[in-house]
Amino acid sequence: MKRQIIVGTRESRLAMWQACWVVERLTEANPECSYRIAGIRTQGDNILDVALSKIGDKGLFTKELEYALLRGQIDMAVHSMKDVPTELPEGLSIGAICEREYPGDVLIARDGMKLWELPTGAVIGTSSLRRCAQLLNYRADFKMTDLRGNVQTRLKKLDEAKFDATVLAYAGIHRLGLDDRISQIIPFEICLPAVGQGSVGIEIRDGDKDIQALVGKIDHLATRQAVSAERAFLKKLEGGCQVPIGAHAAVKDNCLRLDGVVASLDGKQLVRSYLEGDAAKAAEIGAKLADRLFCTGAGEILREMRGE
Ligand SMILES: NCc1[nH]cc(CCC(=O)O)c1CC(=O)O
Repeated sequence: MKRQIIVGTRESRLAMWQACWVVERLTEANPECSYRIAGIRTQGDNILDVALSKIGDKGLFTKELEYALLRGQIDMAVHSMKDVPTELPEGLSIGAICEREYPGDVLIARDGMKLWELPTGAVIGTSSLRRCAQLLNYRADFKMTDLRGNVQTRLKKLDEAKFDATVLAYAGIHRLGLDDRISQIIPFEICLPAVGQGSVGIEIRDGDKDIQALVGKIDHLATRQAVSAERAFLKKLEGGCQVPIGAHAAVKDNCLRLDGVVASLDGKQLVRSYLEGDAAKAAEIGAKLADRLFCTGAGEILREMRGE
């Protein structure tokens, strides 16, 4: 009898796609086991009417999966790394990060318009503070409006002409086979992605050697280094408040380049820089870039947001 491994995930179509994708890779790498996907509803899936940024709770999309993992109901949890808080609960860790999809954001606009073609005062639907701030920095005339729900819901609202455009992660659109909806790949110069965007991680119980061995085989070093730099950057900057922060790291020939941004909500203040270094020191590069931004204006933005 093959050992059956239970893989936990959220129930959204995108989460299910990602879990199936992980199971395909696990099956190829470890054919001696069989795998079953268990869908678990998370708090974040139930809250559809309030902007997530207003709730401000971390781990909305991960907590229920983590409880199931700690109780032994599942053997691993598959997450979009961008939904995983920088601090994990005691007893859990990220066992593997799979090779990343293109991490950037895309514009989905009516009539296929590009950012520069959108009319003055165009209404953009997004609930992401990060997208909001960077787009307003690019075009102060944009009117930003809240838009929540899974990818399909957001596209439906765009089709109902509730606004002119929305911004989503390329990875999610691509995985759901919706590439034909993309109006423009938004350049990193205009909008840096969320930390971890486009990458899928597998959370496991600390010290679970069997499961660590299984998932270790589908880990992707360059992606893990890039995401580790981005997460170290975020961890150093966040002080328990919701701030527009973006980051993107890429590794080439063991050299890592990390770009990071911190902005005010209205996009009027925006501090951005980058650092390069040895990919083996990913976390150090992340913390160092955070320090640099902090000293060159991000500190003020953060203090203002905390109302100090
Ligand atoms: N916050 C929801 C979420 N979490 C992960 C993705 C996309 C997939 C990914 O980044 O890996 C999305 C949707 C979006 O922001 O467009």
